[in-house]
Amino acid sequence: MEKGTISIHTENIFPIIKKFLYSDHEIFLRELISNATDATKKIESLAALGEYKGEIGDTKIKVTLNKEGKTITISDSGVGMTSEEVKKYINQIAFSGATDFIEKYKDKKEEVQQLIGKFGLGFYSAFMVAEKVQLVTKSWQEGAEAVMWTCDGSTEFEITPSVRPERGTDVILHIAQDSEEFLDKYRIQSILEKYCKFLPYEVEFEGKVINNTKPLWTKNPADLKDEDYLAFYKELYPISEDPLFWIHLNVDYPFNLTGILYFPKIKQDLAVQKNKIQLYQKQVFITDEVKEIVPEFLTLLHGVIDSPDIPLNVSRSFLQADSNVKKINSYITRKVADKLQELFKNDRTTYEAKWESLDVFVKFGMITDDKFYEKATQFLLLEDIEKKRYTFDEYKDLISTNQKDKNDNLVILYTTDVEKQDTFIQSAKKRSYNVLKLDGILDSHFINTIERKLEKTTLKRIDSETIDKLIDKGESLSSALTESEKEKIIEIFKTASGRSEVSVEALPTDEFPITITLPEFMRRMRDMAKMSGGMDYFVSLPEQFNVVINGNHALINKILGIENTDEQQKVAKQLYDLALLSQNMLNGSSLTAFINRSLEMMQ
Ligand SMILES: Nc1ncnc2c1ncn2[C@@H]1O[C@H](COP(=O)(O)OP(=O)(O)OP(=O)(O)O)[C@@H](O)[C@H]1O
Repeated sequence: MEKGTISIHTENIFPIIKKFLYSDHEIFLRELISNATDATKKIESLAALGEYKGEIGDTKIKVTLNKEGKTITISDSGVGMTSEEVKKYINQIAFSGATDFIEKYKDKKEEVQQLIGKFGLGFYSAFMVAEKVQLVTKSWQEGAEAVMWTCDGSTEFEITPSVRPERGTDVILHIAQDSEEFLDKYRIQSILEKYCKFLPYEVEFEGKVINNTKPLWTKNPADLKDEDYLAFYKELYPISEDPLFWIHLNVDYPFNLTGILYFPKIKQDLAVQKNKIQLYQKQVFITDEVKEIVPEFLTLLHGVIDSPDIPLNVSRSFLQADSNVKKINSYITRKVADKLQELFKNDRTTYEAKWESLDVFVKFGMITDDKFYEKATQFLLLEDIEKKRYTFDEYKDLISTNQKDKNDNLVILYTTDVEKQDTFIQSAKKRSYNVLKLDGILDSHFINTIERKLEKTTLKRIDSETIDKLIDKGESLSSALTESEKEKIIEIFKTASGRSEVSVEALPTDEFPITITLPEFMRRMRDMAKMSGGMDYFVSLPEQFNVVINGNHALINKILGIENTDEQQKVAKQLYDLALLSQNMLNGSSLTAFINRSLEMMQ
């Protein structure tokens, strides 16, 4: 028997391990099974190199629970360790890994919490749940003797000769009193299913193999059919609807990454969609929080990414700056864009049928990622109120003759609510203007993005100005009113509306006598503020609107002719209320007054 002291600087590391890893004790199992996997891979490599000449035999990794004895054992048939190796790898290497971790993060509890679950402490994470750990191991090397290493969580260890018929390692965890929850078989089962579902070697628990050792992403895309991808999607997300399509990722250089990304049917509630991508490293589940690893818009996708080249033992900000992560990001972004482009080019009808679900995704990408924007201009679809869809180029062609203003700027008209803004839509139709429907949750951001990107193009909501000002072609109609009549009518309507922003324009006679317009800029600021929060100033502003009088409308002329001031105000108020009504802005006591006045006028 040999006794010794583990040489470390920290007096007693275990209480610290426990304290720091408080939130995620369950990863001990992942760490130990990963070690078992590595040891199994090593024996296979040695055999392939011809160094190991014996049989590989059964490579199953077994997890055994002994509730009465309060132990959990993880057994593998990997390379095993000689007594010298135990001293080197377990006492020195494994320990220094744990010590480094604690040293690095002891003052940064929050950061540690974020990293937990992604970064393990390797072998020593066993002490998060065990009061004593035994390791019985026999090396693959000829003539090697089995040894047992025991450590009770202090800095002292013991190595004694032991018996183990075959090469490999058993790690026996004597579960501590405060961790007895891990003696529950359902708990172990669910931890295994979470982390080891796709491990490359069979993992057996309670007599059953719990994993699929050859998950779809490790296979050759050429050998796979649509059914395979759909079945794998169901395996990942049993309760989700079928995805729209998918991309199989496979790259070796300059980084290693495999995976399958699925495009789900996107609902309007974005928050629920996120965090469905699972990150694996060599088929071991790491996390489903991939925010820092893939561009934000891609978190709307589902599926699996497996890459050993994503560093996990760094903080979030470092992760985003990491050159591999950057390359991975642009690779995935490019692949996603290429896939959409290909679908659009090859089968536009099918693509359009899926557009409703793709809309949010593509726009999210365009808003947040410049590179994606460039590519997406080829396959983004704009939908008009007749439900016809156009690419950017098609749309530009469509409106280029009729919707240019006097400065040669293209004006794109849009509605956010076909029902409510119908009056304005009808006016636009009379001019044969096309109106886009931009009523999605991201559209207010999207509008700002495309306006910034497109040259000599502005977007205006259909009710932001009167029709001839929306697209100002510099051809004004002659006014039926004299200057003094104009002033008079403005005064009448200022009194009737109680507002100061009243103006007269010479509009066609068949346009409404009064129009309420909501200036584009202020409305956009309010919309954005509501969406993103934080810009309380804009949310708190009263709704800004302008009252525009159509000086050419017969009723306006009629009002000027009414001699009785009360009578004149009554008609003016009625017209103003009708304008409010058409903008859905008439409510409360004003609405009641309007109804009463209408009834009275009908008698
Ligand atoms: N089941 C095992 N069979 C053979 N060797 C093992 C086994 N478990 C651990 N080891 C040895 O002990 C070393 C230290 O293990 P530990 O898990 O602490 O670190 P690691 O696996 O090298 O890195 P990581 O921090 O990524 O887990 C391993 O590198 C390996 O050589």
